[in-house]
Amino acid sequence: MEKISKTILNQVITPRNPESYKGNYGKALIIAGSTQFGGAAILASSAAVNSGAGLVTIATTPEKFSAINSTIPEAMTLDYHNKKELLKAILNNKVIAIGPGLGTSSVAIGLVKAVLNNTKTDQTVILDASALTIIAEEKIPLQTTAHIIMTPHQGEWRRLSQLGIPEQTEAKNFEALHALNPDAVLILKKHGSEIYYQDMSFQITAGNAGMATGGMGDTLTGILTGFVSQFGYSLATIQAALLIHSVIGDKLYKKNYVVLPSKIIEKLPKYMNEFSQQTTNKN
Ligand SMILES: NC(=O)C1=CN([C@@H]2O[C@H](COP(=O)(O)OP(=O)(O)OC[C@H]3O[C@@H](n4cnc5c(N)ncnc54)[C@H](O)[C@@H]3O)[C@@H](O)[C@H]2O)[C@@H](O)CC1
Ligand SMILES: Nc1ncnc2c1ncn2[C@@H]1O[C@H](COP(=O)(O)OP(=O)(O)O)[C@@H](O)[C@H]1O
Ligand SMILES: [Mg+2]
Repeated sequence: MEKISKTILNQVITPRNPESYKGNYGKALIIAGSTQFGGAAILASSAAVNSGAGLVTIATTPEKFSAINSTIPEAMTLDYHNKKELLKAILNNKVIAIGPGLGTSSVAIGLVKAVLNNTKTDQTVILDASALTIIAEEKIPLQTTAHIIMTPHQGEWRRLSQLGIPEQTEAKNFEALHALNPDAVLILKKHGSEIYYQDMSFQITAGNAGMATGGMGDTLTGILTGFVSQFGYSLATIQAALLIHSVIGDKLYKKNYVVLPSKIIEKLPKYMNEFSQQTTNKN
């Protein structure tokens, strides 16, 4: 398994074209949140906004609109119970992330099916948290032709792969991933998170126990959304998104016993600027 080098950050995060506008940085739809889990939707969408997605729409339950609008005024809101509007948004966004705080209600199951049934080749679907639990429990096939990125923690991967945590070896993870969808990317979240794609596997050597805080994975989903929206779907983009989350986490951990997801989100623009400048200096 190859270790992901920090140089990937300088390669992926490049200075912005002065003549660009929000349309150049991708439209993203995040389907997240429920009565019980509003915070997950807020963290995922503010991570997407702060990591540079051009335009972010958050589809959630209307009772969370005012909290979302007051915390992340940059994001637009959509009621995910409105099937017609939701379908329009699924068709019109380049990146669709689904799952953080969604819960496993019948509405949530319908949302996961709507995404998998209506996305196409030029789109990316990021499946996290409750979306993965639903896919495992309802045995929903990953049939979309869109790029798929799954981000389970070891417990979610156990549900999806039927592999107990001690059985989650490199060889068995490949086998289980290919049985689910041979072209999907798996990000297996743990201490030293791993990426599996086709016959390749990678690991980050960043991240710390201060990051063991609720909402940390929801934040990673938002960063992946922001990165794929603006830098495009590629293995390098995915590696950079996974790495920057933990690299910022490590910088904060030097002076903080606990690393809050919202603090990582706050630092994204500053560190992305630093990594983009390092590219300029090298050239
Ligand atoms: N502020 C919020 O609104 C939050 C909402 N959340 C949402 O809560 C819902 C349930 O997600 P959870 O992940 O809490 O619960 P899950 O039930 O999906 O997963 C937890 C289970 O996985 C096991 N597990 C094994 N290895 C693990 C690992 N490395 N990391 C985490 N768990 C591991 C645990 O022991 C436990 O049995 C999701 O929709 C999630 O997005 C969480 O993200 C926490 C924050
Ligand atoms: N001890 C640890 N070392 C490194 N990274 C960790 C550690 N604990 C948690 N993380 C990271 O925090 C994130 C937790 O994701 P997840 O369990 O989905 O959180 P949540 O669902 O609460 O948002 C993952 O990216 C994981 O790698
Ligand atoms: Mg999670």
